[in-house]
Amino acid sequence: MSETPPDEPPRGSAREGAPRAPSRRALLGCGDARLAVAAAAAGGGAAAALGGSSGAPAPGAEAVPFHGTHQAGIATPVQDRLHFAAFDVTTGDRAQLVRLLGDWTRAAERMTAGREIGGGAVPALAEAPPDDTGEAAGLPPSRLTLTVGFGPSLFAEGRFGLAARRPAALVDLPAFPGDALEAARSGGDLCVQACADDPQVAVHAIRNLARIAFGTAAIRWSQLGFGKTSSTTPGTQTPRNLFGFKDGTDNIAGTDTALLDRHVWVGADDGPAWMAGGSYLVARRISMHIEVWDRSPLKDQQDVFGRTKGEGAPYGKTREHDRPDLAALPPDAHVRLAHPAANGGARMLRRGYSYTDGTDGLGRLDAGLFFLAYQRDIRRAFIPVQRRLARGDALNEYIQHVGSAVFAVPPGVRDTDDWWGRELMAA
Ligand SMILES: C=CC1=C(C)c2cc3[nH]c(cc4nc(cc5[nH]c(cc1n2)c(C)c5CCC(=O)O)C(CCC(=O)O)=C4C)c(C)c3C=C
Ligand SMILES: [Fe+2]
Repeated sequence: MSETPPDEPPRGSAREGAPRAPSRRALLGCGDARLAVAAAAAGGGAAAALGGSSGAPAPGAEAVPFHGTHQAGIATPVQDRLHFAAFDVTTGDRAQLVRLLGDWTRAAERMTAGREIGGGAVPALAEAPPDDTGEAAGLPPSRLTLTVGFGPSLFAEGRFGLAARRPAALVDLPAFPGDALEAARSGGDLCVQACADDPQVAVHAIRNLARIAFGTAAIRWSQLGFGKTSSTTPGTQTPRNLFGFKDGTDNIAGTDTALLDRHVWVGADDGPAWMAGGSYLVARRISMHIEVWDRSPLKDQQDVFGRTKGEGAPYGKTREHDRPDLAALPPDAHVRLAHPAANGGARMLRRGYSYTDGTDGLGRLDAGLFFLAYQRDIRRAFIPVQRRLARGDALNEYIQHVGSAVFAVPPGVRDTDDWWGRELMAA
């Protein structure tokens, strides 16, 4: 768990020949790229814009500070791409698990700052595999965030001595009507959510974390995502999902600290102490029946959500951000059933992505929404909302939940001496 040497070149600086994006050092026009990251961290968690003398950030050059009170990748403005991986821990040795979390943290510090792992890909000993796999060499940080979570199975009796430390809020989800969950797409002891504006940067990060985990943990399932389906940034254009509707209009904004404290971050009094500042993640792979949807009339499509397709306005209103009058929406409209007013004020921060995984063998697109939602307590947010949706949502005719997992996402890594899960693993 050593710190980055101050004079170490950024990722890709040793590469020859191939053209590459300007390095962080070149962009800064000075000696130490880490200064920019530190400056951004001091600025309260905003992405560090590694601009040149013009002040304009080069494409992809922004780095999201890794250290902080909360893990990056939750309230952070949503990046374009996702690579999500759930891991099974394959060792029974607690010390090995602790070592893995430390090694992952040090690697994540480097990758999110746009640096290669260890000694990099090259130059390296010819007789051994290089420390970094190399496919992100020369690429800028691309706002990469890496967010780690712990699944319920990690706390099982007789595994790592963590049973008494399992948070009460980390519940196994009940079975919902209509679920068609596949074991091979569900569960996991650990998860890593990698988000970046460049898919190669996100995939490189997961690949290298999996490589570091060899012998200690192995990927159980993974999910690639594109086309973010939720915005956490007010004032920007709301993205659209694969049904062509604006998605994320009424999401919790990453800048709304009052709503985040109330609905997303675990409070100091919520318990357990090691989760204060953390959050709980629900991940659901939801298959969307694109061909059926595409044959449905516009009115039926709009009735499903209770919003117009073009503007995204709630029925009875004219603008996207007008407050919905729930009584004006069809009784089974998705927005009517999911709205906080219909669920005792329950809210969550949605951070999902679209996915397509080819076709299903019958000529139908295997596509959908990889739903990711962060919340303070799963029992008070996802579960009651999904119960209501599973029972009566008009959207159910067009979707099916096929994968499911929950994770306790610990607070942020404070500094270069800290590591993911340190308080959880403290004896
Ligand atoms: C249990 C939680 C939810 C699941 C599962 C879910 C699936 C799902 N949603 C869409 C598309 C849209 N959802 C929208 C709003 C919305 N959805 C949820 C929750 C779940 N969605 C909430 C809490 C809300 C916000 C309700 C509100 O406050 O008004 C919208 C409307 C635009 C918006 O506000 O984001 C769309 C569109 C799909 C396609 C889907 C499964 C595939
Ligand atoms: Fe929704």
